[in-house]
Amino acid sequence: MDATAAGGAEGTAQEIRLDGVSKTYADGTVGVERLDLTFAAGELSVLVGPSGCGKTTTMKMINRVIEPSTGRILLGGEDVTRVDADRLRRRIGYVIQNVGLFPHQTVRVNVATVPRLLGWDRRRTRARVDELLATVGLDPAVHGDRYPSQLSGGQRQRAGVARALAADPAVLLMDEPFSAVDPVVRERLQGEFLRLQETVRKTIVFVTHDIEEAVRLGDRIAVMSSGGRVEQFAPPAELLGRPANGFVADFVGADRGLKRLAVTGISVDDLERPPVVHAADGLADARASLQAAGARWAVVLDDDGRLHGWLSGERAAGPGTVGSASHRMDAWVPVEASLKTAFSTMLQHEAGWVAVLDGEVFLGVLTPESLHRALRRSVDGTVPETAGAAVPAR
Ligand SMILES: Nc1ncnc2c1ncn2[C@@H]1O[C@H](COP(=O)(O)OP(=O)(O)OP(=O)(O)O)[C@@H](O)[C@H]1O
Repeated sequence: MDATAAGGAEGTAQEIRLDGVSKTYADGTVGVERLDLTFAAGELSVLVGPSGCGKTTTMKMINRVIEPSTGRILLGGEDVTRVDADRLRRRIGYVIQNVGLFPHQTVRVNVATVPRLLGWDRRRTRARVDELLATVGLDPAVHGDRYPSQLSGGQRQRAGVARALAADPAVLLMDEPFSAVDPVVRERLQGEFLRLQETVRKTIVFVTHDIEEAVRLGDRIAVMSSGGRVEQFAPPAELLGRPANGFVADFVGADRGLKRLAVTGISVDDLERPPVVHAADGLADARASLQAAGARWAVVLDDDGRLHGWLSGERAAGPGTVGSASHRMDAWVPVEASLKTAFSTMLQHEAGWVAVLDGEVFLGVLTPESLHRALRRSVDGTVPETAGAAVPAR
């Protein structure tokens, strides 16, 4: 999905507030009981939890596909519990598993569903539909006139997202939207979707069974237990670093430390600063720097501060310049990367450290020790999360 082409994001995101909301089904089953939950405007909130805990009930009460038994739901401060349900649904995009595209309508007609209901004229609708298809990575000329059965699973899912966004809704509800496609396609769709959300910034409530998906996509995650009880509602790094109780700890998994690597950003305070020498320096000067620092290697920069490579103590012996004796340095990451990216870069290059760059400027290095320190500090809340949900490195 091409986020840069998204455009048309006039529908200001709105906060969703559930205020003492309960649902008791006709047979007496309590789906959700006295739920108080606020989904912040422009954030992607994920509902996770074991089967039957009330995730879908919670989500479907927001667009009143399921009517709450008690309580209020406020959309941008307006109580929508008693407004006309059909009109409410036109303000809310909805993406479900297996998409729910109308099989006997073309992709274009499907995507145009809500604009048509809202009475948009033909030209405006057509322009919006083509723009959105391009945004989600479908070529209007190729895919626009196809029927859903003539698309791949991933393409159908993209068409579903385009349809949900068509009338520029303030809110988007997504019920396991990527679970029907294979893991490789799912991961790609998730990445594309994150980039799209960077641009459109909708208030999204997203239901999934999959904690990995929740951690990857969510600005905040609500872990629910039976009866729609919210055990913890927190950003991924906090949920993984400080599970509120045993239920949450079990649900996020014993490998939560590893998962945390993916949602913890690099903090400049955690970087180590080995001696720095310049490519044009003489090796005698470099030897002196290494000796003064008691170090076995140094980072080599160009005159303009860009990373050139590194110099080992052994190669520093003899005459000549640093540039002629230095090693190439491929193990580097941008400062926006996650600790997971830093760690996997280190492993990929079989390096003992990775350089961290801000644009092209060298900031310092991460070693296994400093990485561990950074992860420990993130539990204390002193290390920032990666900036925004859509950092590609996640
Ligand atoms: N129409 C219904 N009538 C009676 N009980 C229902 C109905 N729909 C859902 N329930 C019950 O309400 C509870 C919550 O269901 P819900 O579908 O919200 O769970 P969920 O967390 O979305 O589950 P899953 O992950 O399996 O989709 C469950 O116990 C379910 O059996």
